[in-house]
Parts: sequence; structure tokens; C-alpha cells
Amino acid sequence: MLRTEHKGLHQSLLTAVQQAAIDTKVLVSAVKKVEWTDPLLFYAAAKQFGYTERFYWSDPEQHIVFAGIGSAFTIANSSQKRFQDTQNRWQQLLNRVIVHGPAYSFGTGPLLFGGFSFDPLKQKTQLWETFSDTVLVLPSFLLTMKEGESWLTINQLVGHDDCAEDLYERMQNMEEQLLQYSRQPLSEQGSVIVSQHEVQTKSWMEAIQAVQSEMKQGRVQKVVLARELRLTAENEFDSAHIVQALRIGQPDCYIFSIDYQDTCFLGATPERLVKKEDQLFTSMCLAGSIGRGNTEEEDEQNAAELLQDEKNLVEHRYVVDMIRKVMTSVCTEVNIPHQPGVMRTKNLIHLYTPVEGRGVCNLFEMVEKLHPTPALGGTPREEAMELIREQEDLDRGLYAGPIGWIDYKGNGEFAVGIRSALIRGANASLFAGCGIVESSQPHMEYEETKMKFKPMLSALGGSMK
Ligand SMILES: C=C(O[C@@H]1C=C(C(=O)O)C=C[C@H]1O)C(=O)O
Ligand SMILES: [Mg+2]
Repeated sequence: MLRTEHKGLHQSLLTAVQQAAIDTKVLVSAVKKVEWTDPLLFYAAAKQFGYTERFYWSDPEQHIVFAGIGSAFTIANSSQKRFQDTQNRWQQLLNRVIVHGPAYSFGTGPLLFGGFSFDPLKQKTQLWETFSDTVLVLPSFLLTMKEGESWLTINQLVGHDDCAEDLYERMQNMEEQLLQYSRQPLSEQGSVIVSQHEVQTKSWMEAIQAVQSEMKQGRVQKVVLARELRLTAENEFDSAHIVQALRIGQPDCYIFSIDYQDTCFLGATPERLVKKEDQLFTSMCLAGSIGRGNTEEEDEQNAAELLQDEKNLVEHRYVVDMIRKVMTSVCTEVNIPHQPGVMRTKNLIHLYTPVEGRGVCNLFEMVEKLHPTPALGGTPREEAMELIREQEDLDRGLYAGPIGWIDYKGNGEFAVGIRSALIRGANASLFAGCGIVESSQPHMEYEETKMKFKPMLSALGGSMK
């Protein structure tokens, strides 16, 4: 990799034109500090300029918040070895990159953002037709906010017959317009929901019984079953407004949006799959749920009840056991508390066990090893996946899949795409699932999924009885 710290961007583009071969382009990634800009307004600006891809991400601590616009390079495939292939393609691209700008900082420069579907082997329906099993995009423009500062990265693939002058002019013009437009506040616009429909609840309840009878036979111990809630609005949904509502309503969550060719998958998830910062890997076990209390006292009582509840502790333990096994197989200094604590979001309390370790594995390899944890799949993994394929009516697509980003140093973070929805025009599909174990009571699990719909539902302007 060639680093040009001090020469101008124009010079980097010229170098790229010279280095590019007939069949190989060179990526120029120019990073610079810009005036403080809200990434959501940058995201909203994309629509104004006709981009069909835009992305948003923030972690619960707001350590990194970014918005991406356009696509300089896309990895979209449904290959069997999708994690390995993605890693290889990313590496190939990075073998011919010129990074122009200040020294490396987490979450800036060339960065892929997107997600992996939950299960490539599940039969596909029309619902997810715009997405492949892997959709990762290197945005043309990336606005990163960290520690109160804003950084703009522009990514451009340069060919041997490109004109550096023209590219330079175009990049500068678009950057100016996007940043200027990002000074405008979001318009006031909510959606009015005209219909709301829980899909096939009866067969979902029957699926619970079917997997429980497999549990009695000893084939599986835990299976996560999910279902769908369909909404129709009076007018088309606008994902910028939904992200705004999620930012306000779900401050303890990762907020993500993948707006891709007129279909948008977005959500506010509390669950990290894995984060990599140099050799430090951080994951978490999140499984076992109860609703928030109406008063502080009731809320404390609910948390105490959850921490004692055998069914929820069992649900949680499968996740801890599996994540521990994966982490100890690739990391040293693995740190996992013996007892879970709780994590609170706006609507729910979950059993929570943080996990960390040190290792030299690459991020995609770690994602592959961890996905799906028994918080989204089940135990044992393969048997649970087979049962989900057989019993669940839902085409999960990216729901419950790894959603996140990786930068050119291989650092990044993937969350689990739950508490989420798929939006297309005036239609939305919301997803929610829960961990079924032998002692589960179907009607209680049904109520649990109802609570899990709430965060997305209220961001979309609907409500749950
Ligand atoms: C599957 C979902 O959530 C998962 C299931 C949980 C449970 O069953 O207790 C808790 C947290 C998540 O790991 C979802 O929200 O759709
Ligand atoms: Mg549960």
C-alpha cells in the first residue's frame, strides 16, 4: 500500500492513473477533516442528488457514527464461502489503494459497510429480492463522526484511461454540494400507518410446539423462531426520518440503515456480534428477556426476576457456552464473567454477559465463526438451523444477520440485525424472534416478540396493543 501524506489529492489521482493497468483499477481514498456535520443530514442529502445507495451506522456509545453515500465498489454475492470470498476481494482491492490524508484513525479511509444474510440456505422469497446473501459497499462518500470531529473520506476507483483533472473536479464539486446540503435540517415528516398485520401467528405458535417436540427427542436444546409484522403507510416511508426516530427512541442501541436500490433494511439493535480493534475482540451474549417496569421499583423487580428465572438463564447459558468456545479457540486472555448482568433498552431488559479476548484472527473469520450464535440460531447450531429452515415461514434475509463495517486496517464492528425492518415504498416488514427452549410457554414467547416489535413500530409511527 502506498501512502501519500503530503502531496495533493490531484497528485494522488495522477499517480493512480499511472499505476492502473488495462484491467486493474487503483483505489484512491482521500480523507480530510471537515466542519462538524451531522451524519444523518449527510445521509438525508444523498436523496437530493439521486444516489440509490446510502448507509448509516452508530454504536451505542457514539464512538463512531457514520453515513455513506453511493458505491465506489460493491461486494454482492451468494457464494458458499462468502466470508472468505469477501475477505479475499477486500484484500485484493486494498493491494492497490492510495490513501491520501492524515494518519489512520479507526473508521475512516476505505471502509466496507453492509451485511450478511442470516442463512444463505433458506429458500428465498420476493421480500428480499434486491439483496444478495452478502452486500458490502465501499461508499463513494463517507462522513465519519468521532470524538466530536467530522472526517470526510472520498473513494474513487481510477482506471488507466481516466483523466485525473476531471475526476478531481467532480470529486470536489460533489463534496461541496453534499456538505452544503447537509446544513439543512430534516423536514418534519412522520408516517401515518393505515394497516398493520401480524403474519401467520397461528403457524408460528405451532412451530414452537414442533421444535419443542424435537427438544423432547433430544435433537436440539434451543431454537430461535422469528415472525413478521407487516405495515402499510399512507405515503412512502423515508428512512432518514425513521433513523432520526430511532436515534431519539433507542439511544442504547446500534442504529443502522442500508438503503440499497430502493429497499431499506434498518433498525436499532442492542446486540453486538463482534468488534475488532487491533488485537482486541469484544463480543457479548444477549439472550433472556423481560419487559421494562412502569415505575423504577417495578423495573428493578423485573430485572431481579429475570436474573433468577431458570428458563431465561438456560436460554442465556447456551449463548455463553458457544461464544466462550469460539473465543477460546482463537483468542488468549479471554474474559467472561461467571454470572450474567442485565442490559436495559427502552422497551426490554435482557440478560447480558460481556466477552473479550485477544487474537490475530481477521474480522470476517471471527464473524463466520460466531454467526449465528444461539441468540439467533440455536443449539446445536446445524440442527437448529435445519429446524428454522423447516419450521419458520419467514424469509429472514438480513434480519438476525451480521450488519456492520470493516476498515482498511481490518478493524471494525458487526452487530446483529435485530429490532429491524425492511422498507420498500409505503410497505414495511418488521421482524422479531425469541429463543425457544423446552420449558418455553408459547403464549409467553408470543408476548416477548410483541415487545420486540415495539422499538421499530414506534419509529415507524405504529403502535402495539
Ligand atoms: C431474536 C431476537 O432477539 C434475541 C432473542 C432474545 C430472547 O429470546 O430473549 C434476546 C435477545 C436477542 O438475542 C429479536 O429481537 O428478534
Ligand atoms: Mg427469550
